[in-house]
Amino acid sequence: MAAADWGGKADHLAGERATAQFDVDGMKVAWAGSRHAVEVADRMACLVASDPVFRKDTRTMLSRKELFKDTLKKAAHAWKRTVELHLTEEEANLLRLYIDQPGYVDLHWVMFVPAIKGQGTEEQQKKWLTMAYKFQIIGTYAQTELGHGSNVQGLETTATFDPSTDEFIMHSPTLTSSKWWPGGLGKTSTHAVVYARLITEGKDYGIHGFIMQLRSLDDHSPLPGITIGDIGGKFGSGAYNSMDNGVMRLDHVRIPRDQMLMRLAQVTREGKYVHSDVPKQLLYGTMVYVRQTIVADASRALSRAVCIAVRYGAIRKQFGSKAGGPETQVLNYKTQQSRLFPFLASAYAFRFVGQWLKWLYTDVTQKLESKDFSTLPEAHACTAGLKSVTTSATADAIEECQKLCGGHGYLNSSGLPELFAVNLPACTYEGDNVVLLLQVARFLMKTVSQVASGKQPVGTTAYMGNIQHLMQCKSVVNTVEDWLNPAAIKEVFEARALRMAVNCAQNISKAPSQEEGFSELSPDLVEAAVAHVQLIIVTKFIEKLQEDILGHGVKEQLQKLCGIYALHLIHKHLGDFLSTGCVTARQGSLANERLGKLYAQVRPNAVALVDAFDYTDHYLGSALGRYDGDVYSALYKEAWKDPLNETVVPDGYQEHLRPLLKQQLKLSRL
Ligand SMILES: CCCCCCCCCC/C=C\CCCCCCC/C=C/C(=O)SCCNC(=O)CCNC(=O)[C@H](O)C(C)(C)COP(=O)(O)OP(=O)(O)OC[C@H]1O[C@@H](n2cnc3c(N)ncnc32)[C@H](O)[C@@H]1OP(=O)(O)O
Ligand SMILES: Cc1cc2nc3c(=O)[nH]c(=O)nc-3n(C[C@H](O)[C@H](O)[C@H](O)COP(=O)(O)OP(=O)(O)OC[C@H]3O[C@@H](n4cnc5c(N)ncnc54)[C@H](O)[C@@H]3O)c2cc1C
Repeated sequence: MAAADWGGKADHLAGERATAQFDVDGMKVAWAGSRHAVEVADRMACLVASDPVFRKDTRTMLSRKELFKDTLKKAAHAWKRTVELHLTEEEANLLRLYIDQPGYVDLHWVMFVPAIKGQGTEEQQKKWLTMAYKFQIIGTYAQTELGHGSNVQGLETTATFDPSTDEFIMHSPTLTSSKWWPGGLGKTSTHAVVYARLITEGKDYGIHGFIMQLRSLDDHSPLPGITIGDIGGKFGSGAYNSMDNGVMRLDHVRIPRDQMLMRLAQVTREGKYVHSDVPKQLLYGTMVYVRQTIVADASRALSRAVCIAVRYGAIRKQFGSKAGGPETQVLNYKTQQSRLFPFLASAYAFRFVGQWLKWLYTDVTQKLESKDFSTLPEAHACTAGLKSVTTSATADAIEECQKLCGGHGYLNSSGLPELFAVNLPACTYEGDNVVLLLQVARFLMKTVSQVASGKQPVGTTAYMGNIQHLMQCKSVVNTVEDWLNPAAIKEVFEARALRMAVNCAQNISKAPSQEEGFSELSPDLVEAAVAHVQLIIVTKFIEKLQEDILGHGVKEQLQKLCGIYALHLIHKHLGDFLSTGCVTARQGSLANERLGKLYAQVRPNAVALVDAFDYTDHYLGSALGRYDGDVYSALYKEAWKDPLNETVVPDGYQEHLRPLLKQQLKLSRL
């Protein structure tokens, strides 16, 4: 794919590609999940790259208004192409992804539609989804308020049932109850699922979802009683500013009773509140769904940054050998490798754990349909934990990739500033990462106490059942090679995670109350949660390697990457491993030695390993990450597109620069 995109020009990276020791096509399949997935992704990426409407090379130079209009244009064109080409849901999602411009359509498809699917009755789904699927209405997910985001139970918007008219009265009683942040709300959405406190017969039943029409379908003006607008510019140029995150206040707006999403609970014609026999946590189901998709987004964003930094690192040269030989590719510096290759390994690790999480989510959804709610807590903990760990690591890594590319990485034309700015908020939206890790910790503390009372844990906490062994085992690693053994790696990760969780549980039990203990220990709990989540990622990578993986050398490369992922974590969190007694200082340094050898083995494959992500130059959007490696011509060309270069003498010269220079000149002659 990328080769076609490159169009036969000189390949400055050909030498790098020639050193690869594996079949890149085979790796593309392992990355994408199947041959079919590679093929569909290629087709959709090409469709986007070849369509001038989807150009994005001057996006960071547009004003907010221009950018927003450009987003509307792209979204409408994408829909037109979807209909004309009869794209399947899979194809349409990929089309949206490769357009690569956050916009109202994300909220419509990723949150509004799933919220109605998950929380609406069959009748409600039939009515609203029929319109949503045809884009006759545009929806958003209006949960967060000016005063509360993390604490969903603290939301203030009210939905008071009026039995005299069979309606709910939707109201924002305070400034802090203004809806604040929903994407697409500001200027685009015609409808929203609005979360509000349900009040009936004088009693507050807490947060529930309601479908509200916000704007006229004739002229797009807000309906009576609704004040609505955009919340203002956000971090970075271009980036998330294409999205109209909005503010909304409601002044006693009436909606029919049947617009309350009634799958989980109902209000009868008389105003009686009736709860279904499903757990009330299903109200949070849309967030579980989206958190799962965000893990896949994180691996994609990270792999884009790594692709840029690896290709550029192979082109960029600084300093020669002392003997006056050729200059060194910066990718050959060991420091560059030790900073960059863990990100390369993490991109693959997050990709595979994301594929597993998608499976887990599908499995849980099927169980929920047959009223088996037993796996819901684990699904919540896994999605919350993996969303946190992968998005935090990705944001940090993109920032580091900018530094790995030196000065040129700081230019918009490197693609990295926008990539960072678009992915940074993933650490906050769909749940602040620390708040979510505390949810994981809560789940772990429950599991530890269940284990103590003899219950056998299952799923991702099954390892905790092996408590006798894991609390006292010592790693058997004795040589550098021993760190190649997946069982040895898994054991130390399990022991570290369990010991950190048990330490927390023991310390909490010494506190005056469970709540006080949890609060006091929260920094440690967050670390215990991270250890558990990292264990999941390492385990799923190891399990991936047990599958049939086709293609010459593909499995061998993945084994190396898996080793790098696990060992760099041991190196980075050595304090945890030492303090819990899972490894000795000597074993820690053997792990580091092994890591250095793995970096050297990956080096000749690095460019091919990022080629396997199969990104077009259009999607990558980077002068530094071009497939052909023609970096300097691209940087040079991009510079001239800047509006400042539209004139040789800049605007403002006559008013500000000329008088200054003239005056200084006159003074110097005095
Ligand atoms: C123009 C062209 C366009 C092209 C575009 C291309 C773009 C590129 C492609 C991009 C692709 C995709 C884009 C993705 C789009 C993403 C957009 C994101 C937009 C953002 C949206 C949002 O942010 S929506 C708002 C999200 N808000 C939150 O997440 C709030 C976080 N807070 C909470 O979840 C809860 O309040 C919290 C869990 C923290 C606490 O809740 P509370 O009720 O107080 O609960 P507790 O008392 O702690 O717990 C009670 C029990 O409930 C359990 N529990 C909690 N949550 C859940 C859950 N979700 N599921 C199941 N169970 C849950 C908890 O564990 C407790 O259980 P226990 O047994 O009692 O212990
Ligand atoms: C780009 C973007 C898009 C968004 N899109 C939407 C959308 O479409 N719809 C929607 O409804 N919302 C949306 N949001 C809102 C988002 O979901 C919230 O911002 C998010 O849930 C975090 O909540 P908060 O802003 O209230 O953070 P706060 O909870 O105020 O966090 C502030 C700080 O307090 C800490 N903190 C909070 N609680 C605790 C605790 N219990 N223990 C320890 N530390 C704590 C956090 O770690 C953080 O450091 C969006 C946000 C962004 C940035």
